[in-house]
Amino acid sequence: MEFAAFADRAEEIEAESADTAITDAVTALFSDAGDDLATLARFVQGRVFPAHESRTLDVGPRLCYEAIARAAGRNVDADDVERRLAERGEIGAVAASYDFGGQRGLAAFGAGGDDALTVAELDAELRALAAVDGDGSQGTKVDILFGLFNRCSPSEAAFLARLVLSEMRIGVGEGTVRDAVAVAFDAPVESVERALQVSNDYGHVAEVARDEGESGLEAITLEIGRPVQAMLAQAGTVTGALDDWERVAVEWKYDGARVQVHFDGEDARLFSRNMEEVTDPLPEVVERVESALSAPAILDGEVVAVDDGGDPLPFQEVLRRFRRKHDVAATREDVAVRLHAFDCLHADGEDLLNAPLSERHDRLGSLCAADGDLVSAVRLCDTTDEIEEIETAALAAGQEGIMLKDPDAAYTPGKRGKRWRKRKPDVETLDCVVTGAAWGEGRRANVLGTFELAVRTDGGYATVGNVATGLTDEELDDLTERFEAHVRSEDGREVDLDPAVVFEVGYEEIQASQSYDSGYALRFPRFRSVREDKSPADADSLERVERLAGDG
Ligand SMILES: Nc1ncnc2c1ncn2[C@@H]1O[C@H](COP(=O)(O)OP(=O)(O)OP(=O)(O)O)[C@@H](O)[C@H]1O
Repeated sequence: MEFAAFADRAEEIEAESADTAITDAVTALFSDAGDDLATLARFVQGRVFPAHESRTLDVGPRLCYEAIARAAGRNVDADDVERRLAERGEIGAVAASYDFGGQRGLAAFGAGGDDALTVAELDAELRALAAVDGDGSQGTKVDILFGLFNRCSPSEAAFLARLVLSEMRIGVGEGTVRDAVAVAFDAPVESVERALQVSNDYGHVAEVARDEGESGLEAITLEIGRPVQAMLAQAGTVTGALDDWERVAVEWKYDGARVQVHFDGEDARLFSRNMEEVTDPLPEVVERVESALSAPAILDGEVVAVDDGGDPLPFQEVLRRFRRKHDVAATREDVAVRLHAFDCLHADGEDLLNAPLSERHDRLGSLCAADGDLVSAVRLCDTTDEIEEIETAALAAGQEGIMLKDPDAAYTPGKRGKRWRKRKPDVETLDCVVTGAAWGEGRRANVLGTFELAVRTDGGYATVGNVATGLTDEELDDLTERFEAHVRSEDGREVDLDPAVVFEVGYEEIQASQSYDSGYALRFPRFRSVREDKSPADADSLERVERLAGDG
């Protein structure tokens, strides 16, 4: 196909606004694509290389402006291109506004000609451009681009500029390509979707759908060394997860950066969340994985920067390591990093994407039997108390919080589904009066560990829950000392307190409950601070609780 024909189709697609019309137009393009199918499946999304490849054109805007300026003639420079961009707001429109060589040739009349640029030729030129390296590479890249723009009609120039700068934006997303491949080649959309998830190569999947049909698509498997998109999480609550699933797999949410490990039995390669290779910047992770793993595998995990004592450092420190591709030794001494592996997508020749999380985690454990510390601890929980305990430990260890996962869930690459949830920080807070407490147990037997929370009513106070989460040992010591002066009576571990101190507590939701005087219970309450500036008379009222619960 000539590139001019692609540009025409792209213009038509861009002019459509209805999703179905866009899909129809892309379907027609794929049906007519012939040998260019793989390339066109990438071009419509503004890609030259498949998403799983780290390779890029590495063409910055300025370099592209220079090439456009040179092709536009003697009186134009890159600043001029930039000025037009400021006016028109879009590089395609700017490129189309110049008079390039292509307009003077036969191609200007849509008649093709010897010099007409084809899709295949353009793809080959862009790949050659990506391969240019070393001294003077920028100049060579401008030369190649200049040569291409020079042969372009205005509409070709518009789409070339957009392609080069990854700004295609004709309204074709991943879902459109998936649907168009399915319709064009009469393949089940689920098979196309699955093949895309495991390969991340729209061009390859389109060709297989056309040439080999459903069975060909089903035969596409994960490949060690070819990264897949990471499964993502939604914000969620403990109570929501417990309501939705019988049991919740709870893990720490490590405060680092996502890493996918590909181990072929000998060497490990690492990929970041956007599928860029980060093997070189993380040599100690590579070494550790290579000595720990007993079989070829693809693992998912989080890399965390740690200080000398092994405590986590802010996640920016890991990103710094990711960026420092050179001078690795120096940074390695600067900040140490360690991996917490939490999932296993492939083990010893077997793809595990469809296996339940609990099974994948077991496989992870067996693979890393030689180095159990590599594997993130997961606990199956069915009560808020157990989950609170894990969250307290995670926060005390300096991590971000917790992940709540459905133990039966498959691994769905690239999906931000409901089966993985990250517990969001408490959205609401309430200022409650502390009216009672209980002595702790075990290590905390000498301090008050649980505090009864109440809100104001007309005549006094009504309880809404107990809080035992979110308090450090130091805070518990201080509070125990402070409440001594307010003890009314004691009965076993229970202590009755004068209403004197106000706690600010976060919570997930307020539920009707017969367990407390107020008729309501705070679910998943967490201590935030002592409201030193408030007396019990300033605490929140039952009326407010009713309103927040939706009953007021
Ligand atoms: N045990 C764990 N299981 C899964 N993801 C974890 C875990 N610990 C840390 N994470 C990180 O938490 C993220 C989950 O949140 P989400 O999928 O929304 O990613 P995100 O958009 O990067 O969000 P965030 O900024 O909250 O990390 C993962 O991408 C991963 O990097």
